[in-house]
This record gives sequence, structure tokens and C-alpha cells, in this order.
Amino acid sequence: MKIEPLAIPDVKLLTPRVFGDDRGFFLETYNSRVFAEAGLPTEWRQDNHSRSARGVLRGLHYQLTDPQGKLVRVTRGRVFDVAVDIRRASPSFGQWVGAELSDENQAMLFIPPGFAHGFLVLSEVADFCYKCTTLWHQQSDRSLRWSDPAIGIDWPLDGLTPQLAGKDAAAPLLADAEVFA
Ligand SMILES: Cc1cn([C@H]2C[C@H](O)[C@@H](COP(=O)(O)OP(=O)(O)O[C@H]3O[C@@H](C)C(=O)[C@@H](O)[C@H]3O)O2)c(=O)[nH]c1=O
Repeated sequence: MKIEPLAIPDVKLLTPRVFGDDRGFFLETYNSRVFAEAGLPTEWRQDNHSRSARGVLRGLHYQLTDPQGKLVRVTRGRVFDVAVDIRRASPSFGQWVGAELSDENQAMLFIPPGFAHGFLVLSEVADFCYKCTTLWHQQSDRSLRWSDPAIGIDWPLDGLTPQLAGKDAAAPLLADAEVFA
């Protein structure tokens, strides 16, 4: 597994080794020894799977209590995945990084606690699977505005109108949001 820091180095791009043969392929999506050696979490409390149609934009999400680290990947389709640093004390506070994740490149992102996370679906359908280091905490679940100009995410919309949940369409801007110290 190749593990590389992105421009915000706490966010890692993971590229598993894919073993293809005449039956199909095999890859490791998580290996506790490899993760421990790379300084990544080895304790995960929840696994999630969502399915979305083209143009769906989920995010930007985080939770204030027991913030979640996330290991995210796409098992069907293609998305543009984004992490925004919302740790006020961080030198990269308010900055974002993004990567395309697909069932072609089999790439994964590790997003540490303290980041808001979201993705835009670029394929007809996308199955999005992820592990979380802590349990979902509904009461402290928060959204941040996907289009906040102060963050300036360069979503590859290519004419798509994003399809948002009501809570995400009405989400506050970073300047008005509760974030991490
Ligand atoms: C996140 C979550 C939601 N739910 C329920 C609540 C709700 O009825 C339904 C859909 O929830 P949401 O609209 O929050 O789902 P979704 O918009 O897919 O939320 C997810 O978005 C991505 C970007 C993330 O980063 C995730 O952490 C998570 O926030 O599922 C759970 O039961 N457990 C969970 O862990």
C-alpha cells in the first residue's frame, strides 16, 4: 500500500496494491500493521456505506463530540472527495484538499479528526464506503457550506447542479460555524 501525504499532510492518499488475475482482482483495504507503521489509526468503531446518484453532493460534514477520523473509498463509480481543515489552531485552517476516488483507481483517503468531509458524485451512481474511528454522534453532527467562498473548493461540477440534503444547502459558512480549537 502506497501512503502519501496530500498538500495538508495530515490527510493521506492510500493506493493499495491490486493483484489482478483471470478471476478478477484482490486488494487489501485495511491492514493494522501497515497502518500502525504509517502512524494511522488501528481502532475503528463504525463502517458506513452510502449510495448516491450523479451530482449528489454530501457534505461538508463533521461532528463536534468524538470527532471522527475516516478512511474513505469508492467501491462503485467515481467521486471527488474533499477534506477541509477546521482546526482553528492549525496552520492550514480553512484550507482544503481533494482527490478523485473511484473503482478504477481504488484509491482511499484518510481524513483525520478535525476535518470537515464531503464528496461530489461524478459517475451515474457511486457506492461510498468508509470506516470511522468513533461512533456517529447525532447531536453534534454539523454541516459546513460546500460552496463557502472563504474555503474555495474547486468542485469539478462540469455543468452539474449539485443535489444536496436540506441541512447541507442551509449549512453555515466557516466564519459562522462551530469548529475545533
Ligand atoms: C452519518 C450517519 C447517518 N445515519 C442516518 C441519519 C439519517 O437518517 C441518514 C442519512 O444521514 P446523513 O444525511 O447525515 O448521511 P450522509 O449525508 O451520507 O452523511 C455522511 O456524509 C459524509 C460526507 C460523511 O463524511 C459522513 O461522516 C456522514 O456525515 O442516516 C446513521 O444512522 N448513522 C450515521 O453514522
